[in-house]
Amino acid sequence: MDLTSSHASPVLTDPVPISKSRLGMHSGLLSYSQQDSSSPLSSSLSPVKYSRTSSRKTSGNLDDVRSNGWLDAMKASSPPSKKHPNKAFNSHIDSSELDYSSWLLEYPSALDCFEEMIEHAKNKKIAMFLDYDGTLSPIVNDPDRAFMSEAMRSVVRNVAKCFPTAIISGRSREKVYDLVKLTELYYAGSHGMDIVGPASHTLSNTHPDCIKSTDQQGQEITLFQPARDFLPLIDEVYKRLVEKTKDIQGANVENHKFCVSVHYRNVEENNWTVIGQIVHDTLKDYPLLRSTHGRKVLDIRPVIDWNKGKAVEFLLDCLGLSEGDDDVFAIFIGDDKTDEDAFKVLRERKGGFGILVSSTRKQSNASYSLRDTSEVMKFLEMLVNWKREEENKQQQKRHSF
Ligand SMILES: O=P(O)(O)OC[C@H]1O[C@H](O[C@H]2O[C@H](CO)[C@@H](O)[C@H](O)[C@H]2O)[C@H](O)[C@@H](O)[C@@H]1O
Repeated sequence: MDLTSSHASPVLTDPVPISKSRLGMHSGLLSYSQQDSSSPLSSSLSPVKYSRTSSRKTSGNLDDVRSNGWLDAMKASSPPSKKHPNKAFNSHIDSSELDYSSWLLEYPSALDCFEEMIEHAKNKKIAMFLDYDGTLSPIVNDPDRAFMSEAMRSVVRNVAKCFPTAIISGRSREKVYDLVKLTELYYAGSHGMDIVGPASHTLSNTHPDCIKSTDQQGQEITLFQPARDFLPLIDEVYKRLVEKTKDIQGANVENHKFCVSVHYRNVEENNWTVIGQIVHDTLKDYPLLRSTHGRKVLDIRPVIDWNKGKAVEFLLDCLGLSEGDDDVFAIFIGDDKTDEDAFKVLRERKGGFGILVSSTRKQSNASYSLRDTSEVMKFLEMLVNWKREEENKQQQKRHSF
């Protein structure tokens, strides 16, 4: 990416004047207009909200974290799906189950509504987008052990044989590939900031952040890395966060190449504010980075106008599926706040829908829901079976002529 160029780039120009000396970058490209409204954390931690002078004055005061309301967000992220008896009715009816059932009226189960849903996709080209953690693999305490089952792998492989399929993850592209291990798919790592898509000569010739390349099998591919210039900054902040959190038991910082994850799932709850404050204070020195909130994780990422939604649009473009929207039906399955950007794109685009994986009530841009990874697997199986039946029907039709 040419940070001094004037052609279209996902790096937005921000009117807030900040020092550009750190990266020696051109003034017009360093800042950002805050886009991620989904996260209370990101809005409170955003460098945009703090002028450089005022932010320097607010030093490590835990009240920052509490009063900005994002301690609540930390607590609320990834709530366990606990069942508790409904005391009000003095019965064994589980109130969280009742809650969930009423929520399902708004976000119907993609399994129960499969026929209705698939009706919209009939005679269209389906494109499948999948998140990884919490969607293809259950949430576990150790991010390095978030394996997907062989059964899930096999279903995802079948899906990819039927439809163009991509995994869009918050993890680095390499890490998510190591976990998925399927060559039949396209991968977008670092929340879509590192994409390997099918060869698109139009895109790689015209898009400033696209490179034509070849994969290990010698196949031509399109590589898209809009945040490449942020690599040294990401490395630096990663090292600082590792250092600053090293004495907090359970804290875990992951380097995902174009973003950094600070996990607090295994940290004692009364230390969450400390984690939040560390991230908050560290980001004051990095106005080119912002944070978003995932499931018991704070993700630090470049302030570029790029997210999973943009990655979906980009991949549809690569696949030659972005024109003639009416012929294309895109499905995105995800469980996290960062997946909301993709759900929103599909909602606005109309040719497709988002499916939220959740066992608790959540406000979402998705249209349907699935309860957990086992339901995701069932849904994917249904989709593959449906496609095979459709193909059989077509074949029979052809033979009968
Ligand atoms: O976009 P995703 O593929 O869903 O990635 C989002 C984050 O996933 C990982 O963390 C989450 O899953 C872990 C393993 O189950 C869990 O321990 C953690 O609490 C979750 O937040 C990954 O480690 C993060 O870097 C990603 O941002």
